[in-house]
Amino acid sequence: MKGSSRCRPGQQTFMEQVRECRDKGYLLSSKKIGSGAFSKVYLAYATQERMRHNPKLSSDLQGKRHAMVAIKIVSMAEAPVEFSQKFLPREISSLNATYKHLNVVQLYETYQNSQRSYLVLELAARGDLLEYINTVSELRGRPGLEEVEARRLFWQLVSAVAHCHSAGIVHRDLKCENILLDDRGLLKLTDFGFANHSGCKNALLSTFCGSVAYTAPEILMSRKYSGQQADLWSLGVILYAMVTGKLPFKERQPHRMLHRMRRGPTFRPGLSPECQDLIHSLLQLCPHARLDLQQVATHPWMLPATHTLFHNVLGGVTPEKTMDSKFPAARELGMDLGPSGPLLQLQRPQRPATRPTSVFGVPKLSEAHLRRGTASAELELCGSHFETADLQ
Ligand SMILES: Nc1ncnc2c1ncn2[C@@H]1O[C@H](COP(=O)(O)OP(=O)(O)OP(=O)(O)O)[C@@H](O)[C@H]1O
Repeated sequence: MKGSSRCRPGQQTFMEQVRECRDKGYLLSSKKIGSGAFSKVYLAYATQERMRHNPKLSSDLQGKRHAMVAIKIVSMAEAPVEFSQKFLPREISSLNATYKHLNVVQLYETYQNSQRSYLVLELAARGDLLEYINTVSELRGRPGLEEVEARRLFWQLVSAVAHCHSAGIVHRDLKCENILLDDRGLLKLTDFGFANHSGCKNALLSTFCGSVAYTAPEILMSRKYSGQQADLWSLGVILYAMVTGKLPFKERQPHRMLHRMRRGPTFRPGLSPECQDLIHSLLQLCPHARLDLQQVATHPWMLPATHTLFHNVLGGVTPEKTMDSKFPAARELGMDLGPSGPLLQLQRPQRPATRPTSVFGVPKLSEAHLRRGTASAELELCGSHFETADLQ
């Protein structure tokens, strides 16, 4: 056809994707809502026909009263074999295992051909927690969220992580960028590419993965670790980031990072002692000394939110109910919750640009670099993403 031969390669690929989605019952829009190393995420609409045939999709979208989904398209041509054979299947099986929870992004279905894999996901249209913290910080003129707002979000996160752990999944990459918000202000945990099925609660892992700023010290020290306890450390880092707008430990050198971890976090004046205590109790160097999720849920700082949790998780959420509670702090500030605002204290890590090293300086080609296509990258110790070869 004359028309299609005039298309540029990118347009042609997009048109192929539109057709492939339409064949599966989704109308792909040209609105790109995100991109990963080997993937692009687009806004799409489920057709009535598709909803009739997919109970997961119809039950979820009926509650939301819209037909929008996020379709993540992974290019098999661009992705290394390891990504398509290891990380992508891991992400899909973890999302299937964690279905169904209000605070975990839902995977409705997948389809693929030799060129591409498609993941049809629940849409979380309000960006990630990092953007949210920075936007609110800027509007408040002070870094961090109000404690009441942090508590509301942290409750949802704890609930999501508890759900994953009870399904035998450890996330291993909990960080603000992997926590999305939907248009009802609900938190949605995502990015299970590093997740691990730990059938046994006490199974020890040895794969070095995650983002350094959020990574537990036992992993930085290359020790065998419990995935659950490592996730608890990351929760402590995320809570600190929520209430202070900063990362608790930010060092380029691993030994300095560990030194900072040993000294413990410092807090801004005015942060409640209960909140400080909860963060301290999660950021314990000794993994066994960390609170477990049950203890987190009953910690005095968390208690004011108990009612909200029971209301949202156990009482069911309707759009009417949740619209009222959407970003209360942000609303009071009269903020527009649309596209993300500028970054303040919390900064998104840059993709590594030179040769990778292990945290102890030994050059190493990490799986994360393979996963992200940055094989010639240097591990950047302030929030960078990494995974070394499995030591087992
Ligand atoms: N369900 C979703 N709803 C809305 N936006 C999403 C959704 N899933 C992903 N996104 C957006 O797309 C971006 C890329 O998503 P993707 O899952 O490919 O990231 P990723 O795998 O973490 O990428 P990488 O780790 O390579 O950076 C996310 O950062 C987010 O902004």
